[in-house]
Amino acid sequence: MTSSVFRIGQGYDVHALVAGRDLILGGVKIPHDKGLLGHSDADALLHAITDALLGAAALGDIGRHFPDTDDRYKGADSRILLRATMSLLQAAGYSVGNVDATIICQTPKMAPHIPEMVKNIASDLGVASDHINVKAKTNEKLGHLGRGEGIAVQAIALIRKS
Ligand SMILES: Nc1ccn([C@@H]2O[C@H](COP(=O)(O)O)[C@@H](O)[C@H]2O)c(=O)n1
Ligand SMILES: C[C@@]1(CO)OP(=O)(O)OP(=O)(O)OC[C@H]1O
Repeated sequence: MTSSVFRIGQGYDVHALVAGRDLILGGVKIPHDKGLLGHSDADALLHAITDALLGAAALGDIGRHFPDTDDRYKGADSRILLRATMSLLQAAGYSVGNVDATIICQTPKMAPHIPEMVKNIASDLGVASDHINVKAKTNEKLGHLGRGEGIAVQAIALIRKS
């Protein structure tokens, strides 16, 4: 009988909300008067998940693999970075068990967009949609997130090596 090794990782990201940028989370363009500021497309959800996966595999963090000083990642689609991360995990012998994430966002409402985010993430990680969960919370109008100055994401990922 072979046994599996399970490992867990967590990730966090926050980006400022500013005028003149698209709001992209989980690879979904969400209609809003502001978007997230960053070197890439600033998809905080995919960045937090990327860091959770890299953390679980003890492979460092997103900035180590995709530095924000590298012009190749200027305006980058974070789904490409997530897929590249998945390739790193696969090369190390890992597959994804499940991912859970919480978007902390005062406005706009995320709920209508979550099914498409889940579909994108599942596709990029090569798992069925029921292995991925995305949730959203306001910050009850408290602090910088509550004032709508930015959006933060927390994520956790379980990976396994058979
Ligand atoms: N940006 C958001 C924030 C929240 N939701 C949904 O609303 C529910 C209640 O949020 P509270 O912060 O008031 O607890 C939450 O469970 C989400 O379903 C959302 O869609 N988008
Ligand atoms: C994705 C990268 C690289 O373009 O840039 P940003 O979009 O600024 O995102 P962040 O989460 O601050 O850091 C990770 C960077 O490596």
